[in-house]
Amino acid sequence: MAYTYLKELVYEANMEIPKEELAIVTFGNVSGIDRAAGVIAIKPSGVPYRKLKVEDIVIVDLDNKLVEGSMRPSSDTKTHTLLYKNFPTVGGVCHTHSTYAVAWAQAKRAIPNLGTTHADHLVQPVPVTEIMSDEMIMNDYEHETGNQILDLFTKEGLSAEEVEMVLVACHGPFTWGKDPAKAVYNAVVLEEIAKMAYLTLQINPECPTIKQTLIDKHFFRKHGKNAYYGQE
Ligand SMILES: O=C(CO)[C@@H](O)[C@H](O)COP(=O)(O)O
Repeated sequence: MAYTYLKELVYEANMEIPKEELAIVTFGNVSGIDRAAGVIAIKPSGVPYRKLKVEDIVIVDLDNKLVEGSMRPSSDTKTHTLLYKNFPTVGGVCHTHSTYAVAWAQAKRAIPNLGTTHADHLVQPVPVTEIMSDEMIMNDYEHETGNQILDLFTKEGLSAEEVEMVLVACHGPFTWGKDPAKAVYNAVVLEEIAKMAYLTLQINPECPTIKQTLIDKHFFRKHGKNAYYGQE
């Protein structure tokens, strides 16, 4: 079996999805990249997590051509490869259907930064993409999903190193990181802040805006060159 190391890494990361209760049955997928080889490893399409094996993990190149594997790669593969091509520091991508993050994505609402849990990970709201046209959906939905994410990051001046999560409107969350494990970690964080923001706005729809100084204090002590905490 070639690409064993990458397949094992991606298998382990995929198995965190049901363990962390981020998705049920076959929903979602995680991938990882070997940039030197120009390939990614990704979950096969339609395989339940409880049946997934290391050897089922599929290898494709960055043009989505099958390199190794007996199963079809995830239907979201084109979104993953587009992110890798355009975000050169990303080593892993995760897509889940976690309940609260999906609810915000379906409502087409960015998740506002309401408190320090969010601010520990992100200064900005968690951004949400635009709704796609019928033509985009019919033409190449998964590729266009990637394009929508890239367009949003360009339009809002966001960097993939600072913002490692996004909501795709009417669909769900995509997260990424330096490796597949960090991409899943970010999916866990996203689900928790999505839940907290939802509950906060239920209790008080007019809840006070968090001060920028408090956001900055929390974010910058953990991130960037002046960070004095170790990264997670
Ligand atoms: O977003 C979707 C479908 O809406 C996918 O994430 C599925 O939940 C899993 O698809 P495969 O990876 O099994 O093709």
